[in-house]
Amino acid sequence: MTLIDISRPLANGTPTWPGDTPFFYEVSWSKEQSGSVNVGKLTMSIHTGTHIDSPFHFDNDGRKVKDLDLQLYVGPARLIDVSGRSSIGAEDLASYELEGVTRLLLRTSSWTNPDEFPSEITYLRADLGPFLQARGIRLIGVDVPSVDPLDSKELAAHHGLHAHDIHILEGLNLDHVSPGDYELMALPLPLAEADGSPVRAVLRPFTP
Ligand SMILES: Nc1ccccc1C(=O)C[C@H](N)C(=O)O
Ligand SMILES: [Zn+2]
Ligand SMILES: [Zn+2]
Repeated sequence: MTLIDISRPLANGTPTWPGDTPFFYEVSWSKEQSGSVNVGKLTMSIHTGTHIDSPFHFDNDGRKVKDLDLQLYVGPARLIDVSGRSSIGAEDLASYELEGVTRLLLRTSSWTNPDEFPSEITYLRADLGPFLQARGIRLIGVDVPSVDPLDSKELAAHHGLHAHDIHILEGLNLDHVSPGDYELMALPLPLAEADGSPVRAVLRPFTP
């Protein structure tokens, strides 16, 4: 069945965190130079585009990518629309049916111009950690660069989610996807010591 790409493109000029390493790709060794092949080289911040955070990103003693449970990044996921709010907490999700959901994707539609890094986004409140854990949710995905406000230093949502064993997927593009049930695939690269990883995130319409 057809895959729906929910990743943001990575190209020179892709917006990234102010002051962070921009995405840059070049052919560093051309076919003419090597005599056989074009060889590319890239530099980027891990938190550019669609990516997962590992706990080491915000906790020096936290798990790195090599320690993550891959199972969480593949499997049934529910996409819900929570747009039009400045932040999302437990009370905003109370009316949604989340029974049996392990992976929850939130469409906030608050990153309005994909060609620029946003100045304000819908962020998550820390009370989502216990709320989501109580419902059995293990992974949360958002369509913005962070689950916290962009200028946050405490990162209450990152810590609150992590404390309740909820994994974080950020920078999705959900504009073209309808709310509903899907199979999610968003595997991190085997970047052993890293604080996160870019992912190619796709959805497949879910047939139980
Ligand atoms: N790359 C950065 C540079 C500076 C300040 C924050 C970030 C972040 O990545 C924070 C965000 N919580 C993130 O996980 O994407
Ligand atoms: Zn991140
Ligand atoms: Zn993050």
